[in-house]
Amino acid sequence: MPSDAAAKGVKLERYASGGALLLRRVASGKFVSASSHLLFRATVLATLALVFLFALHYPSLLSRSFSLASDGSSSSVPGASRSHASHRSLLASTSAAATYGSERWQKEIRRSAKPGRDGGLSVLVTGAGGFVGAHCSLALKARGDGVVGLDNFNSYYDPALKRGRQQLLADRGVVVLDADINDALLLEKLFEAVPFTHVLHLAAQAGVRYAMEAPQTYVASNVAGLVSVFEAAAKRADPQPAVVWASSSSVYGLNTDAPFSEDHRTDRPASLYAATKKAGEAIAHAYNHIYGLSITGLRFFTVYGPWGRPDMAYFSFARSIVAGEPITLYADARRDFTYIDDVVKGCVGALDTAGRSTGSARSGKKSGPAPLRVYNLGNTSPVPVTRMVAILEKLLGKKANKRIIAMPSNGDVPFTHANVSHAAHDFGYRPTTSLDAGLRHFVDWFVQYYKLDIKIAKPSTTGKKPAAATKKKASATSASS
Ligand SMILES: O=C(O)[C@H]1O[C@H](OP(=O)(O)OP(=O)(O)OC[C@H]2O[C@@H](n3ccc(=O)[nH]c3=O)[C@H](O)[C@@H]2O)[C@H](O)[C@@H](O)[C@H]1O
Repeated sequence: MPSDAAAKGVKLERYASGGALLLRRVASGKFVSASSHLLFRATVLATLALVFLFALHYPSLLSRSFSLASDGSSSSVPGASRSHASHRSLLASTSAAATYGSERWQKEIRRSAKPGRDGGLSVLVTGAGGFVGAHCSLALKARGDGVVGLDNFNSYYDPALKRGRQQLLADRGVVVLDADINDALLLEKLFEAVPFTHVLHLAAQAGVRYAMEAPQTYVASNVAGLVSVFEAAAKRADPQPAVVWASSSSVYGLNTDAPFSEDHRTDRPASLYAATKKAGEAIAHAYNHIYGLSITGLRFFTVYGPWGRPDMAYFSFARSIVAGEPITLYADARRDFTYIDDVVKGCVGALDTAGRSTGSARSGKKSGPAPLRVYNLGNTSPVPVTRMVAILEKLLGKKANKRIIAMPSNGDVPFTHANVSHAAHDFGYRPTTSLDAGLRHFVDWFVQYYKLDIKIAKPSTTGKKPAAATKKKASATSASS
C-alpha cells in the first residue's frame, strides 16, 4: 500500500533547522527537477529521430499494412477521403488479427477464395463493402464460388453501412480486407497467395455531382486505382485473371440518341466522374491490347435497392421524406433506374462469359487477342424523378416537401435510357424489376435497417390499405440469399 503522503502526491524533504534534522512535506511537482525535464526532452527527441529514420527508409510501409477485417471492427476516420485510406490501413494493422502476408493471413485468404463447388470461380471483389460489391459477393458465394473482398471503408458516406455489409459477408465466410486498391504490394501479395480466376473490380469514387467538390478523389480511385488493379492482374497474377469492372451510364454524357447503345458516342462526358469512367474504358483498351488481359466494362444505370448508397437521390429523398425535410428535384430529370438484383445477375453473367486472358506475367507476352467487352446494364425504361418520389411518398405514407428547380450545371444529364441487347445476347441479361417493386424492396429494408415505426403501403395491385410492416431487425435482401 502506498503511504498517505505518497498517495496524495507529496514528498517528505529533510531540512536542517536550529541544528535539528526535521522533515517537511513538499508537493511532488516541485521535485520534477531540471534533470528529469532534460531526460524527458531527450526521450522525445530520440523518438522523433527514430520515427523520421523509419519514414525515410520505409515510407511504403505506411501504406502497405492492413488487416483482415472480417471481425467487423471499424477503422474509419470521419471526413477522410479514399486517397487517405492507406493511412487508416496502418491504424487498422495495429489491431490486426493476422498481418500482411503472414501465414495466417494467407490461410484465411485461401480459405475465403476457395470455391465450394467443382468448377467454381475464385473471385477477388474490390469494393466489396460497397453496395453492388457486397450484393455480388453474396450472390457469388451463395452459388459456390470463392470470394475475397477488399474495401478501404472510406467515409464518402456512412461507413457503418459498409461495415454492416462486411458483417453480412463475414457471416457467410467471406473475408473483406481493409485495404486500398492503390496499394500495389497488397495486390501482389493477394495474387501470390491465390490464383484468382476473376477480378470483379467495383471499388470506385461514385457520385456524379460530388466530383465538383473533390475532383482528386475521382482521379485517385477511378484512374490511378484502376491502373493499379490492371497492373497487378497483368503483371503479378499467374495465370492472369479475367477482369470485369464498373463503368457507368454517365459515359454517354451529352449523347441524345436513345436508347443508349454501346455503339453510341461516349466522347462528351458531362462530369469529371463520367470522364474518369470514360478514361477507364480507354485504359482497359490499352491493357487488353498490350498484355492480353480479358476485360469487360459494365455501364451501370442508376442502380438502387436494399443496402444502397445513401448519397443517391432515392435514398436521400426517403430519409428527407421521413424527417419532414425539403427535397430539391431537378425538373424533367429521368433515369433508367435499375434494381440491384438485376444488376447482380448481369455482373455474374459477365464473369461467367468473360473468356480467358492470353498474357503471361512471366514472359510479359500475350499468346493472342483476349476479349475486350463493354455492356450496358440498365432497366430499359426511364422514369421521371418526380415519379420515383411519388412511389416513395406512397410507400412511406407521407408527402414530400418538394422544391422543383431547373437542372443546375453540376455534371448531371437530363435522362438515361439503356439498350441492353448486347448483354441479353451474350449472357441472357433481362431486367425484370419495375421501379415500383424495387423501391418497395428498398423501403422494406430501409424501415427495418433504421428501425422506423412506419407502416408501408401494400402494392397497389392488391387494392388494400397500408398494412403494418415494421420489423425489428434488418435482414439480407433476396440478392444476398
Ligand atoms: O448511372 C450511373 O452511372 C450513375 O448513377 C448514379 O447517378 P445518378 O443517375 O445521377 O443518380 P442519383 O444521384 O441518385 O440521381 C438520380 C436522379 O435524381 C436527380 N436528382 C438528384 C439529386 C437531387 O438533389 N435532385 C434530383 O432531382 C438527378 O438529376 C437524377 O436524375 C450514381 O450516383 C452514379 O454513381 C453513377 O453510378
